[in-house]
Amino acid sequence: MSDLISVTDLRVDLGSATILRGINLTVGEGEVVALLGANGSGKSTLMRSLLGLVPITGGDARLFGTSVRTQRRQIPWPRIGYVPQRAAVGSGIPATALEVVLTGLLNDRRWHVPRGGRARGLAALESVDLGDRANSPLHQLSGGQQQRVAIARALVRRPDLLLLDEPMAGVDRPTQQTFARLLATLQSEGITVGIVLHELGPIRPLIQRCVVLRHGQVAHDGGIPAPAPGHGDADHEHVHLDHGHHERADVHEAVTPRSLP
Ligand SMILES: Nc1ncnc2c1ncn2[C@@H]1O[C@H](COP(=O)(O)OP(=O)(O)OP(=O)(O)O)[C@@H](O)[C@H]1O
Repeated sequence: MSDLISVTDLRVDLGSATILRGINLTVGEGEVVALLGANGSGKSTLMRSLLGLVPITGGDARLFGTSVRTQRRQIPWPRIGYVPQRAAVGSGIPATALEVVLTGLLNDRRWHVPRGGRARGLAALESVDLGDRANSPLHQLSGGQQQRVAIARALVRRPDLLLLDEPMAGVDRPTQQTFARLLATLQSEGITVGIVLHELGPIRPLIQRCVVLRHGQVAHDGGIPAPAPGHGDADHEHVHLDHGHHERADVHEAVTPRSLP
């Protein structure tokens, strides 16, 4: 199994703040990895640095064996699908769901949808249960539906590596179930997936590996971390001050649903 992602002593500074430091991580072909951690722990920044969207200050990240830092133009971007955090989807776009999906087939060298692209776009929308909304203007879709359009836009590339930043944030349980079925399909097809999450929810059975960030560093890399004893109590106060239990607290925050159904 070759490494599709390889991160070595990664450091990212934004403004005067060090956001990530000492990150070492490899993700092999076909792995599905959940990236968890408290708000502000650096999950999105890590994903964005892998994609060259925020500058790397120290160390390196390699995608498909190619350095994001020094060989950015050589990275096979068409093999990578990315779904940004929901806020970045943009509901003001004057385009239909299908048109938005088809932009996933364009890049700085290809400005036209390739032959067969439309069928691929429709298939991608079908895979997120939105085949019947292909011609709907994006702004007429709900937030959760727009999120699925963003996923279809990444899938239309038929990526080998799919990076998703909180794809289940703010979506209802049926939509989460749709996403879980999709993830199971991608997993069976051997696609490598990195997924930022706050809660595992219905995809829990599909996840074998979790990476938990805490204050910009890897606090855990392994199986699903167990919640700390007592954390399931209804009256438990989910605020943890600096009393030596940071790691467990953050791990708990990462894996426990904020609102149970
Ligand atoms: N462009 C920026 N300039 C300065 N600081 C930034 C910038 N982007 C993010 N940060 C800071 O980096 C830290 C990590 O942010 P990031 O969005 O990566 O966290 P996260 O773990 O994804 O959080 P959340 O779960 O809330 O999405 C935060 O303290 C944030 O304020």
